[in-house]
Amino acid sequence: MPNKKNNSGAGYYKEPGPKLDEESPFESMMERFRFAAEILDLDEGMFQYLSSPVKQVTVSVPILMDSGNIRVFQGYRVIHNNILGPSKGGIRYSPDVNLEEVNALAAWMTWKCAIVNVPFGGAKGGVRCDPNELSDGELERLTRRYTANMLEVFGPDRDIPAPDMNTDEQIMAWIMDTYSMNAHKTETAVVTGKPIILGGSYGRKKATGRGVVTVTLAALNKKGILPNNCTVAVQGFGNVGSVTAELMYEQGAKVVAISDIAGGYYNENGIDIPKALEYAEENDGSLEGYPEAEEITNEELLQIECDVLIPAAKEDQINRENASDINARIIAEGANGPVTANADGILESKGIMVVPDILANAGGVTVSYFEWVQDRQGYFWTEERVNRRLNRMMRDAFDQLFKTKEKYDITLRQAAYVFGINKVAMTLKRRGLYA
Ligand SMILES: NC(=O)C1=CN([C@@H]2O[C@H](COP(=O)(O)OP(=O)(O)OC[C@H]3O[C@@H](n4cnc5c(N)ncnc54)[C@H](OP(=O)(O)O)[C@@H]3O)[C@@H](O)[C@H]2O)C=CC1
Ligand SMILES: O=C(O)CCC(=O)C(=O)O
Repeated sequence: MPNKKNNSGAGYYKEPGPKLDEESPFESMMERFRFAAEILDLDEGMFQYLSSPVKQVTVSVPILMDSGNIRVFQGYRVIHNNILGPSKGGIRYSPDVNLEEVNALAAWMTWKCAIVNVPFGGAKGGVRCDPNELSDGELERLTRRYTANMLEVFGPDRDIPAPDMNTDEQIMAWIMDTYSMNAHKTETAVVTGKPIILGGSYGRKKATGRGVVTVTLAALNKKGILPNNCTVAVQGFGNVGSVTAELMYEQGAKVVAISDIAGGYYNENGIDIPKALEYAEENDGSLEGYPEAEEITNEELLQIECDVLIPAAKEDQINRENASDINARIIAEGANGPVTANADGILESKGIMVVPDILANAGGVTVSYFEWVQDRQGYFWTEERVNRRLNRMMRDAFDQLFKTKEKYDITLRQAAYVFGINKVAMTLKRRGLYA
């Protein structure tokens, strides 16, 4: 590898060598970035450009609590790159959110948008809070104040948020309304994942899970496994996990395990997913106490022998500590960053095909793109049209990455980074910003 890259000075470049000491989403992203940069022979300037976020914004979000006291929360928005178009990415509410995590998530959005060929750059945001501890009123005030503090960042041509962990269409509606009040006009295209009545798109709610299923079916096909003859375990039963489980069940797959933060549920004969969805609906979104299955831990769920394991909860679930215990033939990453870079080699040596997050969960941003297009045109599509176009774009992206994998004889994850980074680098060169 050319040593010139070591002279970068900004500390991003590191010779590939011993594996990472710590599990950090940003370091995991960079480890894979470095690998792709070598294959693409990126020079130092391009390496620096593509690995440095364009903008990192941290805001204090003061809220009047129901108790009458003021509490101040930390909010973040990182625009990693906007070469392909306005930046795009979700906003999460979680007690663990921090700038480093948001940096990684924003970079993943850049490569993801490039892979599915939507004209967006990558961004991500978050507010460090526990939404379960907030009343509806507090949640609304938090969302509106966070948005007010991000008015110069957001915009339909600048940066367009969407839902992520613990945020939903109501929160998107408040963001849209706050932005519109300040713009003195209704600006639906400033955010996606909105309620249909406010300019949301049919199909967006289920889009991420639907996309996970499209690429999982493609991966099963490569392995010669029929969907109605396969077993599936899904970690996480929120937006992504529950829809993925539901649609795999509809494909005839036997979903043997599901989970949420409180724990997992296993039934070797298959879980009746419509019943589990009903159960969660009646129990405020929780699976706790689900009767028709054996209780297991989330750690045990990851180790179940199955054809497809779908981690759809959060980062760092499969790492160097537990990667050798994974007993799946395919891992389809519904969540962002559920497998650390330290685990990649272990999974590869076990012959497990990993369909990486930046491909597998790209259905969400794909339909967000459709929503943005519909809002800008003021012309709305049927659900059938949305789903048909989504399936085609996900399938095309899978095939494209599979070709890249075969061309370089690398894993599907490595192919995803090579493809995504190359596309952004090529666009940058053609735009002439890199003269
Ligand atoms: N929503 C979207 O469109 C997209 C989401 N993603 C990614 O998918 C992942 C999930 O997002 P989403 O479904 O929207 O989030 P949700 O908040 O809707 O759901 C998260 C789910 O994961 C569970 N969970 C949380 N922590 C743990 C844990 N430690 N162990 C097991 N389960 C846990 C939650 O349980 P509980 O409800 O009990 O807290 C919940 O069931 C995230 O990584 C997100 O970035 C990626 C692309 C698009
Ligand atoms: O729908 C979007 O714009 C972004 C979704 C997202 O945050 C993600 O893909 O991780």
